[in-house]
Amino acid sequence: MLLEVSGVSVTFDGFRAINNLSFQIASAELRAVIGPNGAGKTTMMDIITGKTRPDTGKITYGRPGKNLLKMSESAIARIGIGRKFQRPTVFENQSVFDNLVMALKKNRSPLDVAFYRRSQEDIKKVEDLAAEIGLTEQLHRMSGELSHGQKQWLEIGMLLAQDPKLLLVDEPAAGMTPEEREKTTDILRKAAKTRAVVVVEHDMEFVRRLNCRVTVLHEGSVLAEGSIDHVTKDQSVIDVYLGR
Ligand SMILES: Nc1ncnc2c1ncn2[C@@H]1O[C@H](COP(=O)(O)OP(=O)(O)OP(=O)(O)O)[C@@H](O)[C@H]1O
Repeated sequence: MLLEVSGVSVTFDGFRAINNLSFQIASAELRAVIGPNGAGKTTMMDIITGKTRPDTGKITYGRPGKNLLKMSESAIARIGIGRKFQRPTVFENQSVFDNLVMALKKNRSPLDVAFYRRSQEDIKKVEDLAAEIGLTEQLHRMSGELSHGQKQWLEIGMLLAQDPKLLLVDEPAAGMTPEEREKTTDILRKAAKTRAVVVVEHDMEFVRRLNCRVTVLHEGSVLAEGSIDHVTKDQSVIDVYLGR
């Protein structure tokens, strides 16, 4: 297992947002996380990335397992956990190419960056990334001119440039056209062949197309887990989420 969350609880002002939460993610796995508003999906990601500290529980990552609860947010990012927030934060007045180059450089020391030359190797990496996110034709366009979906893909590409081992993605389908959604599922499925990708999403059609194991959160714990068919037939999932 790449990530093991066990018995994690978080209380905000007496309210238990995460309640004895346990789940595991394998190293090349695509996982969807669904659940009603307030189920704890965002808080779960905040805990994994070190933004929120749980009151109890354990989170181990990698092999040998590192205790994430002892690490800072930046240290967690450095060991390969990337997070994509809902709103894209690309540099709009830079080209797609330059955004991707900057993302590649992010891990380098200040000295490396100061003496940075566009090596053939980096150009090749940027081209490969652009192909992976379907933006080859857009490489030299200003990022501000891209559609909402294309900006989201660019941001996914910028995260992939850092080569994360675990990528957390928050509601990628929001605001996308049906065609963009379809392409996004392709990008995420492909990305998850070589790393773990955890996708929080409300759109059930999108989740179905991801065609992966689904974890249903409710009141800060796992309510059900399994294939999309398994969880959508689960009466407790229908009661708290699907049937409403
Ligand atoms: N910093 C905080 N202080 C107080 N309460 C919080 C805080 N963060 C989250 N909560 C509460 O914890 C619960 C879980 O919130 P969380 O945002 O993780 O749910 P979610 O599943 O991501 O919901 P949504 O689908 O609406 O994004 C909610 O009831 C929320 O109000």
